[in-house]
Amino acid sequence: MISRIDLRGTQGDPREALPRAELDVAAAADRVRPICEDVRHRGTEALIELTERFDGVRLTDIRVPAEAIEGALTGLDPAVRAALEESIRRARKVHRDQRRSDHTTQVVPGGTVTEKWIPVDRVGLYVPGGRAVYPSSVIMNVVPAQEAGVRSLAVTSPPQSDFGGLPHPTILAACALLGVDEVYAVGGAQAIAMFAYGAEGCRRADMVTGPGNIWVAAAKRLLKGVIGIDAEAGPTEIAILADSTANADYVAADLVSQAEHDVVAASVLVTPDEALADAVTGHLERRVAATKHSGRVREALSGPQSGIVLVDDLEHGLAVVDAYAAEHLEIMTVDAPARAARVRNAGAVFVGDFSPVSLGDYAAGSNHVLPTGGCACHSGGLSVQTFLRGVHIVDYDRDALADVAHHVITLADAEDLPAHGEAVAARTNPVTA
Ligand SMILES: NC(=O)c1ccc[n+]([C@@H]2O[C@H](COP(=O)([O-])OP(=O)(O)OC[C@H]3O[C@@H](n4cnc5c(N)ncnc54)[C@H](O)[C@@H]3O)[C@@H](O)[C@H]2O)c1
Ligand SMILES: N[C@H](CO)Cc1c[nH]c[nH+]1
Ligand SMILES: [Zn+2]
Repeated sequence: MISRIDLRGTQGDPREALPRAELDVAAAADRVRPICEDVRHRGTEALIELTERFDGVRLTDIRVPAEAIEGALTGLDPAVRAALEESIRRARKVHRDQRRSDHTTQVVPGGTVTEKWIPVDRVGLYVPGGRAVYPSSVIMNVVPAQEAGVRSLAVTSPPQSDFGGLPHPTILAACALLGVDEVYAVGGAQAIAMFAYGAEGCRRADMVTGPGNIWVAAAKRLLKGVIGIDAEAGPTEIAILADSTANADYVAADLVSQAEHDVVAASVLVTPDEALADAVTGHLERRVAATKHSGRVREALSGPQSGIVLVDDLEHGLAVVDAYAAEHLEIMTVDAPARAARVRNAGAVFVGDFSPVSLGDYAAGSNHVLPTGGCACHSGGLSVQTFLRGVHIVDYDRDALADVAHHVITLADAEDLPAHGEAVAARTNPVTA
């Protein structure tokens, strides 16, 4: 069911040989371009038509009424409420520690540069809701935005025909628990375009964040610049670096857990131990047959984006997982903490037998909105920092400017931009009329 790729004895950059999805974000972006253009030109009318086409729901209003949000919290299962509250508590604890404070550097006497961290004014938060329901993603979006001090935040999630054309009630209840009252029943690429361009009934946002399928990730890539985005948090990926000390059943369980998200989710095992590869394959057969979303999981595991990669040794394995730059990387090897500390490229790293990705998905306190498709080599997961802009405030007095004026003028002349130098000279050598 899951393919094998043998990289033993190979050297150099393994990227070309590693499993990757058939449809990449760039190709998907071409497909969602007309959707985004439609929303740009026709606003809410387009949102209503696209929602009917992709979600099978005819919206009467894109905004979820306040009573539906309050009612969802009233009707929430107490056990689910307790779990959401614990997840919120832990996420808040971690994200509060990410807050930044302003810092002033005295560059010279009379000359300072202050770095001031200013939250984005208005953000749109995407919560997926196609194949599964993601109240946990409400928490992972909202908590860092709130801790960053964002003033205006709106959540959007696909409408569900089973729930009167509203987003799933657990999503609405999670919004209520977090004090979010602006919620839209729009999903997919059209939701990203709604925040980028605005529509009747939804003010445009400065930034959109959150996970989603390939169409959502593609719309984020396409509209980046029109609107700020976080990382491209697309279809889920798990890579596991494991050796003979790993528990094969834990490895199999974790590969299946993330394959459950999407038929294009990626599950990759990297190991130097062929016996472990065989044992994991055996456990996969049993687990896939028994799990609820068996069909989806089987499709994900047998797709070109998943596989078992054989490597020479753990050093080679580390180079391979760094090249792959997975959204989630589990290290199940001898000396796991030391090896995890050497990882360069991953959205999040999970160490040892008792830190499965599922823990991070819901209740470790870490954020589960993470970069995919190799973006972990240049981007990190959602955090308070995502919602902050560092702004330099430059404050020099006359003497401090005079002291450095000759250097500024020299550099301006060297760049053949003498008017820059003249703007300084006007202050330090004023010409009196
Ligand atoms: N990277 C992360 O941080 C992270 C976290 C959680 C979930 N995820 C991923 O989020 C995704 C959730 O996907 P989902 O589908 O369940 O929900 P989703 O909300 O992301 O997507 C559903 C929407 O996709 C649109 N759509 C469906 N088919 C389309 C098509 N052919 N063309 C254009 N638009 C189409 C519809 O409008 C629908 O509302 C999964 O891939 C999961 O792995 C990623
Ligand atoms: N594993 C997902 C991130 O790719 C997050 C998630 C939410 N619910 C379950 N899992
Ligand atoms: Zn998950």
